[in-house]
Amino acid sequence: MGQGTEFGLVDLEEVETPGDEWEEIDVSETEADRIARKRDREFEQFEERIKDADQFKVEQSVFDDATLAALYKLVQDGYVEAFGGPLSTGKEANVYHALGDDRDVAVKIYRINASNFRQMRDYLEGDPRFEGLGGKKKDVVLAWTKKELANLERARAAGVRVPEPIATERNVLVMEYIGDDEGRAKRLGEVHIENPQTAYEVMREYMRRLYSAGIIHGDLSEYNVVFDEGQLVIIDVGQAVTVHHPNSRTFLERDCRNVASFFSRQGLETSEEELLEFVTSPEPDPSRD
Ligand SMILES: Nc1ncnc2c1ncn2[C@@H]1O[C@H](COP(=O)(O)OP(=O)(O)OP(=O)(O)O)[C@@H](O)[C@H]1O
Repeated sequence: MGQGTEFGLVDLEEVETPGDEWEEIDVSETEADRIARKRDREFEQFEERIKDADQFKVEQSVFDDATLAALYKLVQDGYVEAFGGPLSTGKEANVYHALGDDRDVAVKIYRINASNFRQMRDYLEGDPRFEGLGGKKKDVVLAWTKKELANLERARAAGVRVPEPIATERNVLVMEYIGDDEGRAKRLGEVHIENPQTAYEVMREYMRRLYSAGIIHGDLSEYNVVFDEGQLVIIDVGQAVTVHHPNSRTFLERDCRNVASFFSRQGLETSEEELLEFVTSPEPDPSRD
């Protein structure tokens, strides 16, 4: 378990135990009423504990009642057992370290009131998985959360190392925690790379696999790639678009520009054009010689 953040501040098991006061419930209530009241009461206790917990005070606005209900559901379903501290507080989401069923997890909570939801809406355009999505803020953010899970699944199926997606509930995504006892894994831009040539080759192969699987990251740079046990892991695939997106080519070119520029600064001879050529050329078929 990571020691960078502490667990146990919100001991979620405690909220599940109804107190003696449950005996006092009006006997004229039906069993269904009684169960519903018990559930409401447990949820209220959960809400109070979450609101009081230090690690959630950083950004109260994330936790509207519906978000708390989503967190509660994830707890009830066994995906989260205890929350640790924030790993990141960003523009559109906060990411928390948490304890899952049998391992550490990262819990990404998107803001329903994301200030850039129009931009989010634009990124969903042309995506056949989200056809017919209206312009309502809430619907856009919920679709976005599902999109991140779907993109993680697709990337994994294509052989790209990304955090394993575990569950989504409304605007909350639970995924594999990438890090160790020292804390979250370091970004590419935060470490000294011993062998930039190998890192570049892995990176461009990941980009080609994503492209072959019909997705383009759209925000790829040294900030969204981390090092975990000697492996590169691509994160933040929420904004990744399918090749059907009207601006997919522009996004791909920008990704190639960012990645090529980073590795050029590491001393490699590469360029946006060369990387683009590699990423968009089909993988050689090993069965054909
Ligand atoms: N699965 C994970 N395991 C460990 N840390 C993670 C994980 N996902 C995200 N993080 C941490 O949280 C940070 C923000 O995550 P991410 O980029 O997905 O969110 P974001 O809100 O889009 O961020 P930004 O606004 O900075 O782009 C990452 O840079 C990383 O440090």
